[in-house]
Amino acid sequence: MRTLKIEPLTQAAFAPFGDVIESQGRDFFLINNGSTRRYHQLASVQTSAPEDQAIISIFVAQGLPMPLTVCMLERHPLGSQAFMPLLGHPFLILVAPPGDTPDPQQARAFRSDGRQGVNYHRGVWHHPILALQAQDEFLVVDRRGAGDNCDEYFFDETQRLLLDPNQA
Ligand SMILES: NC(=O)N[C@@H](O)C(=O)O
Ligand code: NI
Repeated sequence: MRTLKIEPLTQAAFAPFGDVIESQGRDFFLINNGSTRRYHQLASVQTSAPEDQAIISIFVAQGLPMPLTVCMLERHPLGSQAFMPLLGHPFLILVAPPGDTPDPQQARAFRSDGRQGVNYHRGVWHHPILALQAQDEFLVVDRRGAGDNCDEYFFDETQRLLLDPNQA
């Protein structure tokens, strides 16, 4: 079983999968009479139909036992999905490029420093939220609308991956 190398989350490395939502090192302009920096449009919400809505939710996520044997990935073909940590804790991101099924050989893992969020683009395969705390909270911005917007794919035993946050 392949152990995923956990990479630092950077805009460039994550670009094939979506956007990194962060202020560190990013452009901004001043608003509110100079008292506020606006880090403008770090990501956009992708939807599919005119009547679709972008909605905002909070996920209170339980951390899964680690190391984790990764048995499945999911995707949202009709819209993007963004996660922003609310409590400043690092969390893990596991993604694979869009395609009819996820290619486990192309799966990649990243670690957010707790001040970074991600916006999965439409159709990008990803693991459900991977908190590293016993419980953690995330602001989630994604698409609400008609149709089935969550495809799950379960790996066979030969395709499964190992995710170990304590990897050397
Ligand atoms: N199902 C759901 O809303 N959450 C997942 O999409 C996820 O990525 O955590
Ligand atoms: Ni999802």
